[in-house]
Amino acid sequence: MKYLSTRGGMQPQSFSDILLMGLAPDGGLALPESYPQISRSQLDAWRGLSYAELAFEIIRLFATDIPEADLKDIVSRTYTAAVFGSEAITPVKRLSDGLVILELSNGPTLAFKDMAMQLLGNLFEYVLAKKGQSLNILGATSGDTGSAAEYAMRGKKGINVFMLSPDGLMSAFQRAQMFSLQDANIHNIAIKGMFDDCQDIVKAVQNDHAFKAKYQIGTVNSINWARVVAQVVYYFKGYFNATSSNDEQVSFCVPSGNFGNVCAGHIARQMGLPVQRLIVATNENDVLDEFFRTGVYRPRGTANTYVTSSPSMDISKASNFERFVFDLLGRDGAAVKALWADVDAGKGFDLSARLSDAAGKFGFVSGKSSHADRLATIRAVDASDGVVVDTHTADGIKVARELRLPGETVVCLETALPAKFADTIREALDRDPPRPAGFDGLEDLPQKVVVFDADAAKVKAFVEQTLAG
Ligand SMILES: Cc1ncc(COP(=O)(O)O)c(C=O)c1O
Ligand SMILES: N[C@@H](CCOP(=O)(O)O)C(=O)O
Repeated sequence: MKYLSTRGGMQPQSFSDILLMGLAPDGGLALPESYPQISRSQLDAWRGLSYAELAFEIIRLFATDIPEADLKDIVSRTYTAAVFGSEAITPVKRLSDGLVILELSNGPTLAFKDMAMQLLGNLFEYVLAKKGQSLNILGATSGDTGSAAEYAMRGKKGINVFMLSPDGLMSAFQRAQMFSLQDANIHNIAIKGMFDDCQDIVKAVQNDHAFKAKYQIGTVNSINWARVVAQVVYYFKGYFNATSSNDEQVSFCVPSGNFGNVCAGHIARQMGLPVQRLIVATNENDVLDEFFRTGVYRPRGTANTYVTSSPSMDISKASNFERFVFDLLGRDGAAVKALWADVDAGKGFDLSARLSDAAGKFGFVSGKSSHADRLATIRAVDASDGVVVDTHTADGIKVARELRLPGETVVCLETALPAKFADTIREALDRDPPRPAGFDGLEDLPQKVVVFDADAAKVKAFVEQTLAG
């Protein structure tokens, strides 16, 4: 399997190359030349597999330059009950109204990011050892990518992590998870701005080809294709867990911000998973909902991005959306390049002529949720089912309940545990969320972080100084 860029300007590359590459040299995102097609007999054979077995079957279709025995070893070391809390890895629970919740947050940092990041850490270690290279990761987080990446990479030989986060905007738990890590290879940088400012800096540094090559800069954001492909696995597993036969269809409802999670659902559907609809749920930062309702994509600046109680979704420039638009436009890299030139110039674009394909051919619909909706949903699910959901998952459940069709099986993706967002849970339920073992006193630990203006030059200087020792 070879990989190309959404902007059409990259020679075909192998999986191991794009794993370390970050943004493509033309500023686009890597995608496989085509999506592997899964036959009915393959689907039947996969239904009874364990999570690790299924992950191996799916990832080997994409990571074709990694010997199968090595990949099997990496995957089986990654998806274990010791790391993810149960043999099921991603169990499902059914609410009394029939909605299915796919649990993705039982990993080390209590968010769905662990599902891919744990694999990414092990893949990096393997490929870097083979190539005799080291990697300096520059990432951006609105709260969950950062801790998942740092927990997956801490202490790993040949890897440094420089993680940008919006200063003061993550929850106290999220901040403490990241900033309390004292490992020598972990560096936290709080940026005076929002997540989009952090992601812009990451992309600016990625596009400085000389700096990137000199300091071997890689990425852990969903810019990295390996993140997306690892997430494809749980759509298959969620489908098998929510159905009793491969004759059935399901829809997935996905709390969305940077569009990485639902992009993996889109790829699973393109591979032939029987997915009826992909329901995109946003919070008040609703650029994606606006697109799927109107066909107009209008990324917003920091001044027009709200600080909400589902902070990990406070995103107004959805990086992975570019991968979907590439498919929507019939894989026309030149057209994508032109559209993103407009995005980079602060404008949006109008694809309303393609809106019927987004829904009809690709199955996308969307809805949005507000703070009041979030509180009402957290209260309602607690009252009806005795289940406390986090604020992002609540956004998904709200939208799923609103858009569900008669007879439709909807699987809502649980993207984090409520312990990460205690203030809003207390506001909704007047009590603390359950706190999993091992996190007591987290917020009281000493924290290590530097604070910078949203300036790529300052971040580059910090990386240089740190690596110079
Ligand atoms: C808890 C949580 N929910 C939802 C999202 C949105 O996911 P995506 O950015 O992949 O659309 C994120 C961030 O990525 C998150 O951390
Ligand atoms: N919500 C994310 C933002 C980064 O998204 P990514 O999937 O591109 O890493 C976060 O929690 O950091």
